Amino acid sequence: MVIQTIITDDPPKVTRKENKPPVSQPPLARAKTMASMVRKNTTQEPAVTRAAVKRPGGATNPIPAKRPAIRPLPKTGASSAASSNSVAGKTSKTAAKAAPAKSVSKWDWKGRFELVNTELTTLKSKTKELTDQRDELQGIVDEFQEKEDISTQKIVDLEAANSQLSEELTVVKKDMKEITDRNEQIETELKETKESLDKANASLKEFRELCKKHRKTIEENADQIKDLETILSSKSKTVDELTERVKDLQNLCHEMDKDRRVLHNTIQEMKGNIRVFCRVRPRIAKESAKTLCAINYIDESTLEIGRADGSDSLSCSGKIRGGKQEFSFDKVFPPTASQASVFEELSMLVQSALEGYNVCVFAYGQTGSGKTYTMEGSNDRELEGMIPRTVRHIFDQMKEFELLGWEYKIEASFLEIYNEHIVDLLDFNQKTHDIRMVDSKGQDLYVTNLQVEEIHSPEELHQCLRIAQQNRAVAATKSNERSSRSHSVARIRLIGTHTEKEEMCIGNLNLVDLAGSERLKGEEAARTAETKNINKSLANLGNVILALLKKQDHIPYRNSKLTHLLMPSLGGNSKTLMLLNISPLDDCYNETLNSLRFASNVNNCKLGNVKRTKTMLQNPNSSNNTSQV
Ligand SMILES: Nc1ncnc2c1ncn2[C@@H]1O[C@H](COP(=O)(O)OP(=O)(O)OP(=O)(O)O)[C@@H](O)[C@H]1O
Repeated sequence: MVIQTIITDDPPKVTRKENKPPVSQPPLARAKTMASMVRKNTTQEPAVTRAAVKRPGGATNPIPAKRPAIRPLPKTGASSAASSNSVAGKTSKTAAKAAPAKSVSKWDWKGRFELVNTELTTLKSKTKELTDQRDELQGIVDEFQEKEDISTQKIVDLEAANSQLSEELTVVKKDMKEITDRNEQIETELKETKESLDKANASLKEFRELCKKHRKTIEENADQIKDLETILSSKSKTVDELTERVKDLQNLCHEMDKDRRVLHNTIQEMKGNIRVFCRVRPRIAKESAKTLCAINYIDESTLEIGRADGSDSLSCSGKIRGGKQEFSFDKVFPPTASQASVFEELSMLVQSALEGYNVCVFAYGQTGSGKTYTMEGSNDRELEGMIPRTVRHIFDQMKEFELLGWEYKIEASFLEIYNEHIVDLLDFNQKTHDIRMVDSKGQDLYVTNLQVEEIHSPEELHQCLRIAQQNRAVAATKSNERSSRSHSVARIRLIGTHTEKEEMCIGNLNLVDLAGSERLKGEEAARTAETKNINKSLANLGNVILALLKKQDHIPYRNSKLTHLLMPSLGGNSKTLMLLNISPLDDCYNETLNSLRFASNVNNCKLGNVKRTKTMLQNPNSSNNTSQV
């Protein structure tokens, strides 16, 4: 503690005393001065040490002004304390020694020497004492220095730690911010969730109420169901009874349908298996200037015809009545007759085809007499010809037959016989076509390479008809007037199946628009193979019909392509309708008369009973199943 006081107390005084000359001072004063010198030495060294403490890295840390230069000395050990005490003790001894010094006279050199010597001894011991003290202090200073170094290192470490902690703090702050943000977000979500939950709870409440209501309704319905089940069981009993009854009625219907077919056929047979209708076309606009024949329509089936001027009175087979010839047919249609009225008569035969009979309808007559008009007509629904009406009728009838358990498949093909060659009107790729028998036993025939279309609607068949008409028109441009020089045949095959009764009926319907029947004159006729073929085929058609009429053993079907092709539809298992078309023009009178005579002959041909094809349903494609009934 004494040392500290020495060092820190008033150092500037010590400095001032140093500057004064020591000689003039009294001994006491000098002793004081020596003490001050000791203090000076003691204070100077630490002052330098403390002035600046070099930090590691060269930085100088100034010591704060308020901080004491040297802190109170820790009592490091007994030695240092002892030494301190000893310094203090010695100092006080020296002072004690100095106090009893006697004043020496100037002349007492010995006394003065002793005195100086004593002072010197004292000073020496004091110097030694101070040196020891300095060494001690140096040790303390070194110790402090070491401690300061350690502290400095600690400060550096702490600063590094501080910097690291600052960084960590930044990270922590960042994390904290994120957490805060997330927390806010979660809080928002939580709020939303709470709202949703509230809504859900409200909905749940409503739903529960609804459930309650529904449960009540279900209970009510369950009661109703029970009642209904009771009713149902009684009704199902009734249904079973009715089903049985329906079955019986269906059987009855089937039997009645059979009877009806037989009766229908009987009526057709009574009307004649070969029938001839005569249709007189009206004078068309471009013929307005031309003279008409004199035609009287006696009744529904008889007409008489003569030249306009009454000059012709010859008769071949018809009766002569005032210069006119009379012809009778199954039906005569005057120029005013509509397409519908003609079809009304024809529809009976279409019905027969649906019931499994073969039917053949010929439109016969000279060129321009109205054959194509009758068979095809025009696009106007009112003016539709026999072919489109037949198709419509078939589809109408099919629906009724379906009620009786019949299902129908319809196949159609369109061909033309020109110059004794068959041309496919649905496929104009100039393939060769032959007529072949389906098998060696039956009479059924087919044409090779002929395109056969399955028809599912009237529209599909109309489409086929349009294609056939177009192809015929293309051929007509290649060969002048070809349409009137070829036979056009529309073939419709109707395949009916009754699955339950295992029955099948197949009917073929041939609708033929024949080539013009007019006879070409002289050399022209002899020259062209075309004319020869037409004449041949038409004549052969007449021969076949006559042979049938006379019930000849041999019927010359194969003498022409037309009769060969129509063989199954001419004769035993068929119904034939000859639709004679005549022109009302006086210019055409001779040809009209020829046609009337030809048709009149056909009308007289009575075929034997027609037999229907009825098949047991084993294999629809095999004709071996066919039996005559
Ligand atoms: N019943 C009728 N009512 C109105 N016009 C008719 C009737 N019959 C025929 N015609 C008209 O007479 C003309 C000749 O008829 P269509 O072409 O049918 O004769 P076609 O005998 O078929 O002749 P082609 O042998 O040359 O084919 C046509 O313009 C047709 O419209």
